[in-house]
Amino acid sequence: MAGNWKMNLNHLEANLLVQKIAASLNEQQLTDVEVVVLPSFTNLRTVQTLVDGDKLLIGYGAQDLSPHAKGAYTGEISGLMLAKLGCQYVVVGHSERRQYHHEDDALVNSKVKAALTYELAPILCIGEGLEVREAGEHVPHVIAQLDAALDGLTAAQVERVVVAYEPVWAIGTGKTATPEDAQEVCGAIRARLGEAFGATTAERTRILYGGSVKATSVASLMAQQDVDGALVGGASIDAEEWVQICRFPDHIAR
Ligand SMILES: O=C(CO)COP(=O)(O)O
Repeated sequence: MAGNWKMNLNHLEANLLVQKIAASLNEQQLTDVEVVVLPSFTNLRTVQTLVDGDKLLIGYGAQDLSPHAKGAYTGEISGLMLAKLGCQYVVVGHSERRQYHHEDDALVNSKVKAALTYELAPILCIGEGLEVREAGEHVPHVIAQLDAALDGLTAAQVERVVVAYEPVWAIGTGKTATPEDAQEVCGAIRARLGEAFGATTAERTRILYGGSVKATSVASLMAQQDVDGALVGGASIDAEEWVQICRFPDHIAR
């Protein structure tokens, strides 16, 4: 379960949220489900200090990185810097970056490679907009994004990538894809990984669904064969809601 905080929370609020999450989830729950938070850059040091200091079983990462290692790139943050802060993950190719910062498939591919260079697991976001969905072109659209983002990678590298299917029309809109919609595309992603990199790699690569995931919808999404986890935006900065989402196995058990 990965919580993308987006551009929310200052470092004091981040501190409080992580403490609330840690206090509400016991060791067993944090062992059964991998819980990761993805704060803004300015909160990473705070989260690192908490996680290290209290030996919390919570992972963390960033929401973007530069394709470059260092140099004259004002305003950019490199994978090297993120790795030094103990990040395990970094979001790459989020639709908000594709839309507002005009990131194209080639840049996303170079960011995936930069992340892997510094031992960060890229959370690669792909997904179609409403027009593509209404035209019935969502599967080929998403597969083309996947192919472009993974171009030039070995099977071993692909296994470290986490693929997140996030239909743009479901992000922040309250419109969750149905579990069947999510499965259709996540299944197609796994099939494509199998064709391109072999069955073992397809099996080992984690595929998440993202888009208006809430405590009430997470269990039915997680019940789908090819949905291995969720990438959650809005609901991940609400401590109670997020804790309920991370406790999804309890909902299933009930
Ligand atoms: O973009 C998302 C996660 O990366 C999803 O955001 P919401 O959960 O707010 O729809």
